[in-house]
Amino acid sequence: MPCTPKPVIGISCCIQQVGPHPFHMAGEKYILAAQLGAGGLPLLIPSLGNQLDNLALLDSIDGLLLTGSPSNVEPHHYQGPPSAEGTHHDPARDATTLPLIRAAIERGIPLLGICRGFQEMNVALGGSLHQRLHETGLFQEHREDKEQPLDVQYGPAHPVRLSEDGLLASLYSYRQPMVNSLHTQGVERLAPGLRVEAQAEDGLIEAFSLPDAAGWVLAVQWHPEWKVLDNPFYQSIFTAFGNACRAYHAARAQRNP
Ligand SMILES: N[C@@H](CCC(=O)NCCCC(=O)O)C(=O)O
Repeated sequence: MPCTPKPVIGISCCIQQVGPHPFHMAGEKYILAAQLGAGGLPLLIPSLGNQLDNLALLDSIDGLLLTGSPSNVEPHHYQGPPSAEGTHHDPARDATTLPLIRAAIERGIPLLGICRGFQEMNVALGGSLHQRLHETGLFQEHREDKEQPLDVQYGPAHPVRLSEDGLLASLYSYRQPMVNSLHTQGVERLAPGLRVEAQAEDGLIEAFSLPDAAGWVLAVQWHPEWKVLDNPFYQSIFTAFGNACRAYHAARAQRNP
């Protein structure tokens, strides 16, 4: 029986210091979700900034998964005020993902952004971020309680309302699914061309798509990678992403037999 070729899913990495050495890392939950939830072949993308050959990389992948991270996008990328002292940044990741997002969209490569990945997609396309949602007085608490066990931190935190006739609504029949919530930052100004796909009860944008893109594009503020196989809503997102990656892979194979 011929085996079905798996689409290659590029996964963004963060730089983290382990002892004296910088390591390029992606959380296992993202790697497993790309493999098991989307049915792809995970490929970690190092955060090499302009030293990364974007063209060669994009020739080799069928989808791009932008991971969450404790670090924040540096505010100069969206003309925001300087971050509070002690804010964790990852300039090498910014220098890698921001151009990669624009280039992947231009090529029609399927894109799924999660949490930091959602935020960096908005910034890459010209939007801006609230740096500390809890200090705006506009929103409910969106941060996790770090004292709790992981299953509680990643457990259902609040509902989101899916936009009528949107991409997310086409994937899942229930209009107000519960999601987890583990973030301090959030969308302030939505980038031009992005369509709101879901909002929290306080009005915060929780998901967006890019309807005029050549490829499948979706980003979510929550973490659908968490125990993806156990949650039908989260699984529906990774199934749709995987299907888009498979379709891109088939078209790429036809172009370069
Ligand atoms: N730093 C941003 C984004 C939050 C985020 O992506 N958290 C995930 C951390 C764990 C992981 O790597 O999955 C913010 O706080 O808004």
